[in-house]
Amino acid sequence: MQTLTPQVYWAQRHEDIYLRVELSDVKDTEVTLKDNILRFRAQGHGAKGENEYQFSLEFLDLVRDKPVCKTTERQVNITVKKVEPCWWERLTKQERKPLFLSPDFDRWQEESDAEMELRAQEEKISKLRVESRVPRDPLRTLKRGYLFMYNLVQFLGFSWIFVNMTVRLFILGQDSFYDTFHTMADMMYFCQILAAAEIVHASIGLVKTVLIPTVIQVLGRNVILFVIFGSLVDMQNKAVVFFVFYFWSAIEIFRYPYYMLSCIDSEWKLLTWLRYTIWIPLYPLGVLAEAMAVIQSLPIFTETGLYSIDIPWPLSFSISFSYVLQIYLVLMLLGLFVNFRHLYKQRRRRGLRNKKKKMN
Ligand SMILES: CCCCCCCCCCCCC[C@@H](O)CC(=O)SCCNC(=O)CCNC(=O)[C@H](O)C(C)(C)COP(=O)(O)OP(=O)(O)OC[C@H]1O[C@@H](n2cnc3c(N)ncnc32)[C@H](O)[C@@H]1OP(=O)(O)O
Repeated sequence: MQTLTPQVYWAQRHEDIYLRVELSDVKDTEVTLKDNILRFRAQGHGAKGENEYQFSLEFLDLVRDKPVCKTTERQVNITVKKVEPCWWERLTKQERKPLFLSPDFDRWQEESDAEMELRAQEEKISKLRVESRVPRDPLRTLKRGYLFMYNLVQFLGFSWIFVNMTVRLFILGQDSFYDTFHTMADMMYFCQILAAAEIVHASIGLVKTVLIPTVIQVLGRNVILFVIFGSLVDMQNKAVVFFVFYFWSAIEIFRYPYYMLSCIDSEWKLLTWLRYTIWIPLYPLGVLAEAMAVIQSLPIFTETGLYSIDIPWPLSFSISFSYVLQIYLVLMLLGLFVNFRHLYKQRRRRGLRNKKKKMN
């Protein structure tokens, strides 16, 4: 029987090295770590069939002498602790990567990703420490109960809108676009008026959120709902209402249940991912639909003179509200930028950054 080298995959964190030896049905495993050199020998089934396989690796930096070795039917996993928690630029002392060694993409992380994970863990630990030291807010249960109910009501409201619009779309097709306002406006008024409470929540510190993005979100939507759709009957039967309402409700049916779970210290990973991912297409689409609504309303405001501003004598002229709305269109772009950045940061805070796979 010849002695061969198995395929070995590796990945690292700041404190550990993970090695995965691609051998199945392993017997007589011997793993030793001495003078910073790991030696592996085992009988098993690898790329060249049933054989004895072995390899050795001299690590780039100091590691602890006691590797943890776990054998499964399909592979051998070895975890080695680094002496100094830091990021290594490569695994081995020799600069040339041994041929049998490859990155383990199932566990692979770039340094910045690992740092983020580490920071999230540290944040969690320090939060737990602070929570155990700081006396509990006596109103905590009441506040959480209120927030839970608030989120539940919003969730039910937006779900009603979303489900109704979807069912109507399937039954009536494009015809459902044109009476969206008449069928959904009451519920949308209710949800959006109630959403003003989110500005209050942010201002009094009831939720850990930043005030500006919340104000932009709530006021931005209410301008569209009340000023553009609510006060212009001619806008109410336009297809654009469908798209605005659909994009708004599509995000909220994930956002509010996410908040509900956070009120009871619970998390559902898929829901967290949806809450912090689905805005990426929905936000620009929502703003685009809102901008279309504003643009379509411009000639109506010019024609009707509604909300036009009269400048008194001696100037004696009036400014059409459509000019104000043109400035508002620019503000919308700014608002989009501010909120997009904010949501991107929130997404990163939860470790949901897109992972780039890069070879070492
Ligand atoms: C006339 C003046 C006009 C001025 C405005 C002019 C500009 C107009 C610009 C218009 C742009 C708006 C366009 C928009 O309307 C279009 C759309 O909505 S399209 C559909 C897609 N939309 C979205 O995806 C946005 C959805 N909205 C949001 O995400 C939020 O409203 C936002 C404020 C943008 C961000 O939320 P937040 O800062 O709160 O972030 P988090 O969700 O991560 O929450 C932070 C922590 O707070 C806890 N939290 C927050 N709210 C609650 C709650 N209700 N109950 C319980 N807990 C809550 C949350 O759990 C987080 O805590 P932790 O970090 O511990 O998890």
